Amino acid sequence: MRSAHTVAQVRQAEARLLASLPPGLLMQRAVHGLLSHAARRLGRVYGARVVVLAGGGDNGGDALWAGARLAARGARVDALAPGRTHPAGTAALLAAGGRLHTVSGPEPADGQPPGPGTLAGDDTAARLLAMADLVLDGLLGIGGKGGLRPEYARLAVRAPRERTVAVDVPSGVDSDTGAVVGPAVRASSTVTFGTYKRGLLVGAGAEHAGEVELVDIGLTLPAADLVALDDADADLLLPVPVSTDSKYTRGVLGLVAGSNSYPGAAVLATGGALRAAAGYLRVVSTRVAADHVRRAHPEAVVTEIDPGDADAVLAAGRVQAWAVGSGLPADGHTARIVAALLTADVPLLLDAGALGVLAQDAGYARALRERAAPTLLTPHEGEFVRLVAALGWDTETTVGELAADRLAVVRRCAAELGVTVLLKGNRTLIVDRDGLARVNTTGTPWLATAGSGDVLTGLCGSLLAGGLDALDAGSVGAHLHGRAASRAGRPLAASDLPALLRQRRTR
Ligand SMILES: NC(=O)C1=CN([C@@H]2O[C@H](COP(=O)(O)OP(=O)(O)OC[C@H]3O[C@@H](n4cnc5c(N)ncnc54)[C@H](O)[C@@H]3O)[C@@H](O)[C@H]2O)[C@@H](O)CC1
Ligand SMILES: Nc1ncnc2c1ncn2[C@@H]1O[C@H](COP(=O)(O)OP(=O)(O)O)[C@@H](O)[C@H]1O
Ligand SMILES: [K+]
Repeated sequence: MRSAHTVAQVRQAEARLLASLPPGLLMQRAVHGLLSHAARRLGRVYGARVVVLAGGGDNGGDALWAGARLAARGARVDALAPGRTHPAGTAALLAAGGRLHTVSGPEPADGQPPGPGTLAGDDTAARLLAMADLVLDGLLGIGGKGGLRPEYARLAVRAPRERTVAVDVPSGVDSDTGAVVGPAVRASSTVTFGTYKRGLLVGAGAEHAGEVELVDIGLTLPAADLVALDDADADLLLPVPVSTDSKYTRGVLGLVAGSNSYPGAAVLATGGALRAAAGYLRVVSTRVAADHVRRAHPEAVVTEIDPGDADAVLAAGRVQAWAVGSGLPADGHTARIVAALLTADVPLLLDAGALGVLAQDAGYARALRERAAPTLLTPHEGEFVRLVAALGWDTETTVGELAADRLAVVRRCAAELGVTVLLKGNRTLIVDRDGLARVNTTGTPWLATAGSGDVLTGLCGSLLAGGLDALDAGSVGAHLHGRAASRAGRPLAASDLPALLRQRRTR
C-alpha cells in the first residue's frame, strides 16, 4: 500500500525529525536515495554527462549534492540555476569538479552571476540539456507554489523527459493536488522522499512524474487519507471461496443492465461480474439484451423483464448487492427501477443510465443520503459533472475545480451525497462519504474504449456482493480492471477484459 501525504504533514514530520538529528543528515539521506537511483539509471557513472537543474531551495540542495557525488565518481556535471543556489550543495558540487551556470536569460549575457560559477544564456542551457545522459530536476520541491516563474519555466520545458529524474516532485506540479498550471518538468522517473506526495499519484502530476521511487528518510507520519493499492493489497482483499462456501454464501449479484439499443453493455458487465467474487449472478434485462447475455454467458441466471418493470426486478430473487445502469437509457423506465433499488437494503452500485437518472432530479440526493446500505456511484467525468449539476454546483466551476484539485471535488460530492464515489479516468479516484480515498494506479490509456466501464461495473458489483465495502469494492475492482488491461494485447477491446481478469492466484 502506498500512502500519500500533504505538504503540511511532511513539513511537520520533517521539523520533528530535524530537531532530533545532526544538521544536514536528513538531506544526506535524501541525497543517498537520489544518488542510487541516478547511478542505476545511468548504468555507468564515469564519463556520463549529467545536468542538475538547481532552484534556490532545499530541493536544489538535494540535486546539487547528488550532482557532487556523481562528479566525484567521474561524471561531467553541469548545474543550471535560474538564480541563487543552496550554498552547501553548491560548494560540494564545485569542490567535486562540477560546474555551475546561472542562466540569465534568452541571450548569453555579460556580467556577474549572483554567486559562484559563470553566467550562461538559454542556448548554452539548451545545448547542455540536449547532450545530457541524465537530468536531475531540482528546481522546486514541495516548496513550489503556483505556476513556475519564467526563469524557472524556461529550464523546465527544455528538460528531455526520457532522461529526466525529478527530485521529490516534478517542478511545476502542485504537491498537494497534482495540478499543473503552465509549463512544468516532465520526468520519466521521480525520486520522492519520506512519503508519496498526493500530487504524484493524482491528476496531471501523476502524468508528469513517471515511475515514482520512494526513499525512506525516517519520517513518522500520521495515517494517510489517500492510498494506492499494490497488487498484493488487491489480492488480499479479493474474497476467496473457502471449503464451507456454496454459490450463495459467496454472494449473489443482481445486475440490471442492457437494453434493446445497448445489449452489449449487459454482456460486458456480466463478463466482469463472473470473474470476481460473486458465486451466483442474476442478470435482469429486457428481451434483446437478455438473449445476448444467455448466448454469451450460459452461467448467468437471466430474468427477462418489460422496460421499467421495477417489481419484476425485485422479484428476480434475493441478492447481496445490486448493480444497475450499464446500457440502460436515462429515461422514466430506468427511473422507476432506480427508485425501487434505492429502497433495497443491500449494497447498490449505480452506473451509466442510472447516474443519468440521478442527474435529472435533485430529489435523489435525499434518497441516497437516507440509504442505510452502502452505495457506490461509478461516473466518468461527464457523468460526474452532470450529477453534481443536479446538486446545484455550477458546471464551469466544477470542470475547473476538477483540474485544480480532483480529490477535493470528489470528496465534496461523496460527503454531500453520503455515498462512495468512483470517478473513472486515468488515475481513477475512489472516495467514501468520510473522505477516505484511494487512487488507482493500474491500467493503460487503451482502457479508454467503449464498454470497458461496463466490465468495471460488473466487477465492482460482484465484489460488493462478495462482501467488500464500497471503498474496497471500488478500489479492488479498479485495480484488477487496470491490471487486466495491462496484460492485454493492443489494441484492446472491452470484451477482451473478462478473460484477462482470470489470473494465476497466489491464494
Ligand atoms: N526540509 C527538509 O528537511 C528536507 C527537505 N528536502 C528537500 O527539500 C525540499 C523542500 O525544500 P524547500 O522548502 O526549500 O522548497 P523548494 O526547494 O521546493 O523551494 C522553494 C523555493 O522556491 C521558490 N518558489 C516557490 N514557488 C516558485 C515558483 N512557482 N517559481 C519559482 N520559484 C518558486 C520559493 O520562493 C522558495 O524559495 C523537498 O522537496 C526536498 O527536495 C530533503 O532534502 C529532505 C529533507
Ligand atoms: N486515459 C486513460 N487511462 C487509463 N484508464 C482510462 C483512461 N481513460 C479511461 N480509462 C478507464 O476506462 C474505463 C472507461 O469507462 P467508461 O468511461 O465508463 O466507458 P464506457 O461507458 O464506454 O464503458 C474506466 O475504467 C476508466 O478509468
Ligand atoms: K523537483
